[in-house]
Amino acid sequence: MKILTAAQTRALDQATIQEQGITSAQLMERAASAFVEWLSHQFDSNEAGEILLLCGPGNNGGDGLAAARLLHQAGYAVRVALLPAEKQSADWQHNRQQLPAAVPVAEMEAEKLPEIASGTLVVDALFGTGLSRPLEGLAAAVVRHLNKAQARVVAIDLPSGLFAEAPQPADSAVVRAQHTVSFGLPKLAFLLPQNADFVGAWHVEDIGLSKRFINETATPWHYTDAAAVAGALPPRPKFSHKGTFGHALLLAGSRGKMGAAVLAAGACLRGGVGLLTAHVPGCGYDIFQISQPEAMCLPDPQVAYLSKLPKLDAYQAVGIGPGLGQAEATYTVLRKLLKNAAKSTEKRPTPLPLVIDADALNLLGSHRALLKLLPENTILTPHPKEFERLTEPARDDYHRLELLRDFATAHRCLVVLKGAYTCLATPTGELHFNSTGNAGMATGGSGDVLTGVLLALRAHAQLPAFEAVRLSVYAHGRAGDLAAVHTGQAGLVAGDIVRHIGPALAEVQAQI
Ligand SMILES: NC(=O)C1=CN([C@@H]2O[C@H](COP(=O)(O)OP(=O)(O)OC[C@H]3O[C@@H](n4cnc5c(N)ncnc54)[C@H](OP(=O)(O)O)[C@@H]3O)[C@@H](O)[C@H]2O)[C@H](O)CC1
Ligand SMILES: [K+]
Repeated sequence: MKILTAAQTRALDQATIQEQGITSAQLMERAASAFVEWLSHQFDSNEAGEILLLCGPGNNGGDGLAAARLLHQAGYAVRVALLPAEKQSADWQHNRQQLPAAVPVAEMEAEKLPEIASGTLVVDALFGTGLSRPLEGLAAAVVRHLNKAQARVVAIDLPSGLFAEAPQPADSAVVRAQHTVSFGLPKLAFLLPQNADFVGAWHVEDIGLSKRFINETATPWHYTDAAAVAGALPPRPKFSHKGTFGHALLLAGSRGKMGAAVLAAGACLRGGVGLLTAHVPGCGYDIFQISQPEAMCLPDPQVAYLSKLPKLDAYQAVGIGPGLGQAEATYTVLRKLLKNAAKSTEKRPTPLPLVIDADALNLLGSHRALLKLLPENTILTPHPKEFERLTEPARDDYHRLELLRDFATAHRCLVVLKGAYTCLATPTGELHFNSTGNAGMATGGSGDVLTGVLLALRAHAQLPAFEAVRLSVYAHGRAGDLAAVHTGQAGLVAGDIVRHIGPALAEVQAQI
């Protein structure tokens, strides 16, 4: 699913109006009906009580006025508070005229802000995508007044005061909504942690916007939903054998951190790899062999950490990092791996696919000269702190996305920035936000599991790099969601994610 800017969204509205031969008031009616449908599913008229709709002067306010009429007609008690302005949009005026006289309407003033008793259901229809500057004066006072009340707040399209795709100055007034109900496509602002307290839970309602326009409009931002990965995993041919799905090599573990190697290996096996060999420090040999009997194991001559790079000829992908530690000898292993993976051979004309995680990322961060050795299409999986060590501290979440995009294009690699909406940056500068996963996955070992899935799908001969990474991230989150059904979020551990990778991949397997 694409994510568009506010300006593109306005153009999308116009394209829809022209293509479908409807008026802008009819499109507004669709938006208001979709909103009212969502609201009435959520709250019946008893639960809702008297609903207060705060309406601004533009089309967001117009949506609010239309919603007030539809809610009144559906038997809800409503009252409307209008934000005074010099001019109102044409569709606002149309919906103001359509509002039944039985609906109480008041104009807000600085000294006469609407009373909002604790628990009141408030619809925020002050500003949406037309916000052109931070709120101040009366508008800011209304928002602060609302945020102080113990109200239940549902925002139409965007919480008022929030820009759709840019940061607002610190301390500016922004509505804190429990729910945001938007139309057609999600907005970039919904996906960033710094906006979580404003946006609340967000929902996107279909209002029949022009598919042609969406298809033809270029954007760097994408949202990976179920439709984006449906059928992405090729079916396993009947006459396949273990060689068909690749042989992966995992370099992982150090004394006290063998669990990370075991988890990554388990995830790689559950991710459908044909064969897996793990290279582990001497102290981890028994641990690994006993915990992962399906994998092969090469012990390093060093007891506590990795010091040697095995020959790479037999492998279709290599993962390095989980539980690795940062010993000097291990840094040498990483440098050698980057150099050898980049070399083309007769059997392998393109670089050997690599997945770099955890301490291997920290080694890259502390030896940045290694970055120029990264083979094309290498996958890096930092969390925000690890990413900062590779680049610089970000001013805010929007700046972090810029740094992410710049890093992926400069180094021609795929960077998976882990978080609630894990963001995959591609060498061409696209950003793909993942839709699956839950807060239960914020637990030790989750990242090691992701590395294992990535390794399996990168070793898969039929999956190009981008598809393999997008699918891995989606399936990892989905496995976490399936696991949480049984464990709850608090009870979820990384091993539960491993056990649900198979069912998650089965969901996205192509049917023939
Ligand atoms: N497809 C859809 O998504 C649909 C969306 N709809 C709704 O329309 C709004 C966007 O409507 P628009 O009229 O473009 O914009 P707003 O309602 O957000 O606000 C514009 C007016 O607000 C003034 N403004 C802007 N910033 C401020 C500010 N900081 N303080 C005070 N006033 C402000 C602006 O004035 P200007 O001076 O900037 O010109 C306008 O008067 C979208 O969000 C949806 O809710 C449609 O219903 C159709 C489908
Ligand atoms: K709003």
